Amino acid sequence: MEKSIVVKNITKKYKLYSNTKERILDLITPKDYGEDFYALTNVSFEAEKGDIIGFIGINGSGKSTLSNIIAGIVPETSGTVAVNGQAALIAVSAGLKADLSGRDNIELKLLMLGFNKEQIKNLEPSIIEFSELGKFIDQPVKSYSSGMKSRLGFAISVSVDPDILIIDEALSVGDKAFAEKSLEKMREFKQRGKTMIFVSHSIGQMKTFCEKILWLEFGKVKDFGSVEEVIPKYEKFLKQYKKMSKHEKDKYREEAQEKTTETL
Ligand SMILES: Nc1ncnc2c1ncn2[C@@H]1O[C@H](COP(=O)(O)OP(=O)(O)OP(=O)(O)O)[C@@H](O)[C@H]1O
Repeated sequence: MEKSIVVKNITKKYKLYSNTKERILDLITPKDYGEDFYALTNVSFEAEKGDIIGFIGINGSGKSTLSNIIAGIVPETSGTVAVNGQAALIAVSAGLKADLSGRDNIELKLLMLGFNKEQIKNLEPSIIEFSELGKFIDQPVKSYSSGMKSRLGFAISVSVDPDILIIDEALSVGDKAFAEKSLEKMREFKQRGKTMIFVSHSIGQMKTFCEKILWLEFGKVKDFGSVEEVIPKYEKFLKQYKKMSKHEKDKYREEAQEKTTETL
């Protein structure tokens, strides 16, 4: 089987500063300021061409960070990511310029991807039609609702026909009809053997759409396997987690983070 994504020991460290002064001092002086925060620790997984993988995990577990790293939008701190082909990320407002109109955003994105003027002219009407933005297409993106931004992002990304499609929560905003239309498009991609990564809090969508699941917890891989194998374990965990008090949840997180620090 041909590999399409190989993620090896990815770690993403963010610096958390308590104020702007600390941030500036960290930049301009040799001394270390701020607190290290690991959004991802030693994450590894592989996707075969044509795999449809769902990323699951409670809030803040690192799903978006990993999606952004695979899409080449955010750099990893250490580790390696090999992507076979062109990856496109669809997330609410991902890569959209707020001051530009929807139409200018389409043109800019396509230009950046190497399309020529003629190709852009041919693609533009179908993107606008898919986005259902109507006359809003000439309004600045900053005036769009999150659903509208998501529709525009989705319409652009699917029309450029990427090899790897990463959809981060983009279907959870906006209306049901558009989500259904988008799922239809994704089914078409699935039939054409494209690799897809799907980030969603909807277990129902995961079950109907994905084949494999990567379960992240506080930046680490908790499990990776088939939907049938991983989803029941996650559902069981969620049931217990939801019953925890705030104090218990904080303790659970702290213990997990302590373990992470020990492994670094
Ligand atoms: N630019 C940043 N600077 C500092 N911390 C960050 C940054 N981006 C993300 N984080 C932190 O990294 C952790 C992982 O965030 P991420 O958005 O990847 O999680 P997620 O699983 O997608 O969460 P959600 O389900 O809430 O969307 C979070 O604790 C978040 O606060």
